[in-house]
Amino acid sequence: MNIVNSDLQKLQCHAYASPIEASRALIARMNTQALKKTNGETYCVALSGGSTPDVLFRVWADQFSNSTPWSKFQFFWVDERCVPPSDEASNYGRFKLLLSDYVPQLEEDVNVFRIIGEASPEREALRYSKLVESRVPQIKVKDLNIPQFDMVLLGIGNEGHTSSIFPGQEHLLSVSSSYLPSIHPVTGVRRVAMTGHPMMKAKQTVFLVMGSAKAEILDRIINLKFDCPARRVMSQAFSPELIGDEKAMERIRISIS
Ligand SMILES: O=C1O[C@H](COP(=O)(O)O)[C@@H](O)[C@H](O)[C@H]1O
Repeated sequence: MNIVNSDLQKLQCHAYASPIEASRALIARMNTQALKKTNGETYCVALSGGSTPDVLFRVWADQFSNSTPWSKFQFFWVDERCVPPSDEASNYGRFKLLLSDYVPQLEEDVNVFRIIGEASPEREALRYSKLVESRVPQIKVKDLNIPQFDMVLLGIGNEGHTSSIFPGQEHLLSVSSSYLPSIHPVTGVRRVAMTGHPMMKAKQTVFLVMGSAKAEILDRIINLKFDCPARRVMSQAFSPELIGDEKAMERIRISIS
């Protein structure tokens, strides 16, 4: 399904009956694409955090751990809160708790590359940018070398943020660094965020939305054209997609052909 008559017409939308069905479809797609990598090439995925990917991680561990070609994957993060992995707010911590602790083939610094939330965000943004740029194939766009992930998996916050780029921080969408420090405007918690170019130049920029709690922000972004970081990425990405369950996507049906 595509949105018609809109700056979002490139956005592909896929609604599934449940979060589990949406997760299964997404994992199956990543596995198929990863299996096509040959000659030592790997499938580079950048994961988001918050609570939305929990179901994806659970389904991956429970239903796909034996069929996933783990050695073909490299996992990175879109963003991280400046807390240690043991903190329940840690984006990497959720992945470890729900997925990588159950999969012996997933090893930190081998095929799992976390943003170190307990480090200084300025230094970590620089270190992580260099790490990503050294491991993910780059494409040249004008005079910039941009890491091009096979898939960047994004979430949408209820006020329209994506990665850790909040409304009012849109300048982070057009900077040349791959990652920069950011800050939550309400809690003041510091973060490290993927910036606009790697999000938008990915081979696939996928927004994952699950549950009725996301229906309102999707309604605002898609039907009411609410200008926020998530909408800007949706409208400017090379290959944007919205994948979710029917509850999250129920209010946008009217805009979809
Ligand atoms: O703070 C964050 O929020 C967004 C959305 O999270 P959710 O809990 O509403 O799913 C997430 O995409 C991002 O990675 C995270 O740091």
